[in-house]
Amino acid sequence: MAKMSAARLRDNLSKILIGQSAAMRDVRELICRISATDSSCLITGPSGSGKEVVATALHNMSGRSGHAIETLNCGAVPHDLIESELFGHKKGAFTGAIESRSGRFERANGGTLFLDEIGDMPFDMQVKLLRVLETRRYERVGGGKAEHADVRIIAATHTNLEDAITSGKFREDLYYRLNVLPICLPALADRREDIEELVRHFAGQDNHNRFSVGADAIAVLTSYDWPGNVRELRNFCERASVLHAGRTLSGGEAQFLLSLGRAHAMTVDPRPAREIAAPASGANIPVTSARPVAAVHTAKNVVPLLPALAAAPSEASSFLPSPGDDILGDSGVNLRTILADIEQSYIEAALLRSDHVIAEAARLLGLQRTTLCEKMRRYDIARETDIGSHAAKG
Ligand SMILES: Nc1ncnc2c1ncn2[C@@H]1O[C@H](COP(=O)(O)OP(=O)(O)OP(=O)(O)O)[C@@H](O)[C@H]1O
Repeated sequence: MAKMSAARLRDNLSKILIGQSAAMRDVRELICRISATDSSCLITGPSGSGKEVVATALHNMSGRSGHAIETLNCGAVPHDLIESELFGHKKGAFTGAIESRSGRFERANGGTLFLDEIGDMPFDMQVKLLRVLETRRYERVGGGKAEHADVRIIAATHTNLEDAITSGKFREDLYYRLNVLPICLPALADRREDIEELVRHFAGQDNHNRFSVGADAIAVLTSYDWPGNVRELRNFCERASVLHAGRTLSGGEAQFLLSLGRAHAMTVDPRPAREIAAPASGANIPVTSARPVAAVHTAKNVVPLLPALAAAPSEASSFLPSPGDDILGDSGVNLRTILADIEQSYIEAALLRSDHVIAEAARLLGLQRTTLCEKMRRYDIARETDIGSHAAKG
């Protein structure tokens, strides 16, 4: 690989690994310094914090980038298959081994082997892995000649391996062998200053569905805890790009999209929808809690869902509660009130759109004029309403 200047490497890296917090600048600096070595590296950090991004960047910036990076999620392979997954096997080595097959070490030859969720590596395999790292030699399951392992190992985990050593689940000698170069990624909540840059990065990623973000939306997003870290933020932006393409996301909309993302583990802002949808500029908006509390759909927080549903009907199933969700809260809900509030909101919206021409509002709602008048009486919506200052024209 042609040698790039250090400044160019750093510049490239800051476009892949976003964030100007001190922690992210340190991580990028470390990647630049250690990418040229072959030493093992252990990346730690909570789920979704970017461990795989770091591993890939390390590989791509190293002299091994012309070869493969093989990723093995140690927790995703059945216990009895992991040895053959790593080292390959010979035909007939075990029941079902109908053909010889290469393993990850062989496929990563000359490149990098990324062992994700290393804490899930079965204990008896840990010693075999350690031996390969020490001797740089391995054999396929079922025998054959010893192969040279020309790979750089990068391991990652979201668990605390020191605790796993104490409880006898992880070998201390393997830990030290992997942890030659440690990289620690903090949770997003511990580097909130990165949130705005990440949001703007993801908001501009999809050429067809770009959206922009207002200052009040940034205030909502930076005060949210992001338990799913950057992955959750990226998914939030994907949702926003579907539902708000070409528009500027407001604080209320950001709040609402957050609550959609945590439909199975959220409390919804109890304030009326109109207050949420039109926050005072610069207001510090309380945001969706990360606590795993059931969603309670009140009338007012269901209402803003409806335009979103109309805009993306194919996503309806992900917006609506499933039968198993506890949407009733501790003391239940009043369904009549919820439905009446929804009906009233639509009537007010139709009157606003039609400039209070009753016949036009009725058409927009698919109602007879007399039915609309009757509903307006029931909801005490005056024909000269206080929505606007117009005299009734219908
Ligand atoms: N600093 C960052 N800049 C840009 N994108 C990022 C950053 N960190 C994470 N991402 C994105 O967030 C998502 C999750 O990242 P990644 O898969 O690397 O997390 P992880 O820590 O490996 O998660 P897990 O432990 O669940 O495997 C990916 O889409 C990744 O591209």
